[in-house]
Amino acid sequence: FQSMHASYYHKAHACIMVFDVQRKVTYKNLNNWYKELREFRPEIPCIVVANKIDADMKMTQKSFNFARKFSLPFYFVSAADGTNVVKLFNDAIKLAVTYKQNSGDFMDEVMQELESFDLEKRSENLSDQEESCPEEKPPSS
Ligand SMILES: Nc1nc2c(ncn2[C@@H]2O[C@H](COP(=O)(O)OP(=O)(O)OP(=O)(O)O)[C@@H](O)[C@H]2O)c(=O)[nH]1
Repeated sequence: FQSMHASYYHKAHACIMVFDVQRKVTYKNLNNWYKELREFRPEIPCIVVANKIDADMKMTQKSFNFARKFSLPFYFVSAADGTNVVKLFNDAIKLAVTYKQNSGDFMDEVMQELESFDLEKRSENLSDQEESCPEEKPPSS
């Protein structure tokens, strides 16, 4: 398990955690990834994905308890044949948008304040420029 740079978590509104059903270590590592995620983004929606089910269909009969333990949505996916890929991303996007609109996440609120502050400043600058434009003088005859 290698941790990710903090910038990957910055302003994230959802997370998809993928493991490989053919490599048990990737499932075990979910614990570490999830712990790290929650240090940076305590509240964002997180989806757990078991990938490569095309390579081993009987894995879909197994119960993977990690998602249940943390009450996270769980999908069996195959990136190779496309099973559940569109559904996964649609659901992730919906969760992200809902989170962004409703979250009381402190950092999100700070970011929203900064963004609107920035816009206000920009429109002030624009009107400053308008005002500072010298009035056109009538041509002197
Ligand atoms: N059979 C099968 N193979 C897959 C699937 N998804 C990815 N692979 C294969 O798994 C290997 C690793 O895929 P990557 O996309 O590199 O996965 P990654 O997590 O970015 O891996 P790293 O680059 O090692 O971090 C490649 O050979 C892919 O072709 C899948 O759904 N089914």
